Amino acid sequence: MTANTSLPPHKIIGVAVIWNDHQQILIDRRLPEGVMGGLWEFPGGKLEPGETIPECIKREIKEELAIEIEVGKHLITIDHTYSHLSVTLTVHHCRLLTGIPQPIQCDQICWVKLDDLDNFTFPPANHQIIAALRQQVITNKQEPNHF
Ligand SMILES: Nc1nc2c([nH]c(=O)n2[C@H]2C[C@H](O)[C@@H](COP(=O)(O)OP(=O)(O)OP(=O)(O)O)O2)c(=O)[nH]1
Ligand SMILES: [Mg+2]
Repeated sequence: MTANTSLPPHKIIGVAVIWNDHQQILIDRRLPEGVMGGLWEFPGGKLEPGETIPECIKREIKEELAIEIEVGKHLITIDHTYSHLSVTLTVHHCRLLTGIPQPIQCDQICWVKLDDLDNFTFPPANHQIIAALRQQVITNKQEPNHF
């Protein structure tokens, strides 16, 4: 056995910051089971072989929420190592095109304003995503225009 066998597996995750027409963002609450159970997150999931990140994001959002989205600009990529898993979160701005989000693979869903994100508990890696979102809105000094 080598030292490397104790490293957690690494996964690339496509993550969506989905905007509606009211400057709100969609967040979902993970199912209660598991290591990060009950925490809120931006919807998304693991990249499958042969997929691009935008393809992964569109597929995951359809599977998890039954909505169609447009995948827009890249926001940030974050590497984070949890005790059980190392993740690369590749985050894109997205826009709701059609459908009403359904909690198919999560506990709850919620549309929130950027200012209200502090009222929800996210995994540690997400603090950088939220900081980047806020920074971008301050820098742009305008309503989000990510497409
Ligand atoms: N989707 C998402 N995952 C996040 C966020 N922050 C964060 O640390 N993660 C972590 C939690 C998970 O370990 C991993 C995402 O995996 P996942 O469980 O959503 O993957 P998946 O949708 O493909 O689910 P599954 O088929 O494996 O059940 O990334 C986030 O904001 N959104
Ligand atoms: Mg997921």
